[in-house]
Amino acid sequence: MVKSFIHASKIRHAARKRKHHSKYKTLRKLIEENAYKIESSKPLNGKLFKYWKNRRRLFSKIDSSSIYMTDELWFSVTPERIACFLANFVKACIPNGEKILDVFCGGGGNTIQFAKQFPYVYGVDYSIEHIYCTAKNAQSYGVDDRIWLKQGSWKKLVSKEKLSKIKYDCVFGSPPWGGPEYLRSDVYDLELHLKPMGITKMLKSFLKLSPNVIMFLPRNSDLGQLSRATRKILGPFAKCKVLYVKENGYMKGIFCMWGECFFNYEPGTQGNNGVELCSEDEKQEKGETTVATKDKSVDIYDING
Ligand SMILES: C[S@@+](CC[C@H](N)C(=O)[O-])C[C@H]1O[C@@H](n2cnc3c(N)ncnc32)[C@H](O)[C@@H]1O
Repeated sequence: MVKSFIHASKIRHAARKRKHHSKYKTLRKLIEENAYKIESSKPLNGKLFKYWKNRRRLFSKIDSSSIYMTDELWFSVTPERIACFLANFVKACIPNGEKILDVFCGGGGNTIQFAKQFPYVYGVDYSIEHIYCTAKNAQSYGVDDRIWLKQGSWKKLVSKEKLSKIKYDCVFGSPPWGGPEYLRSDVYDLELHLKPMGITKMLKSFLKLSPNVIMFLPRNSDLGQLSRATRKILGPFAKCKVLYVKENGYMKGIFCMWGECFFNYEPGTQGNNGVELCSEDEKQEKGETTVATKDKSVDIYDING
């Protein structure tokens, strides 16, 4: 498709072909060792145990197919039902869309679900181990023929305009929140703690590639910062839609959406796949951290409402 991406079904071939490049050497080694393959029935120790207990929520095929995860991925993969909900949502909003870019593809949680809905899905991650995991997991889900992957740092790729040859219908990113410590303070500072850059720069970089942008951010994100970033880049009347997403009664994070196509979604057309979305009022009732905002550029949306 595009030369600089590796087709997920051909990682073995890519690793063999580019023999002398160090990252491909690593990739070849990972493939040879069948590294990071999870034995679903074998409990993980220490702090990963609680993630292992919920492993079927991350990948429903974890018992029946080969799933690959690094330690970091245990706490950063988007749970399958949430990723599936989002992919359905995007499909409902952009029914004729074809190309999705998943900026921090990790273990493929989102990439795989997008590939079930869209024919061309591009994944970027600076970890070659994670690129490998995404490719292997996509093979297990039978969607590797729709996925193209690229290893590299987002900052570099976007500044060198390495990705701009493709016209993406939507750019999605679940950036690193800085580990499970993101809940230590009541309000998550999106300029200071989001990696690899603050929300304003991140949004700007995503919008370079598509007018339709989605980010998966911490549930305690500072909505004021979100609003200011939106206005700074898109003007005083621009909006950002914010969806609070819960799974099994637990608030998992927020989807922040920019782009006209996301504002007129009809709830229920795709089903919500067991994922509950709730409004700011409900969030308060349930005693969750609330970020007060009177700012109209942030729109709280309740799909069940
Ligand atoms: C929260 S995880 C994404 C999880 C993914 N959505 C999934 O469901 O598997 C964040 C990912 O960003 C990658 N990452 C961190 N910094 C990066 C950077 N500067 N450029 C590209 N990728 C980066 C990490 O390697 C990690 O895989």
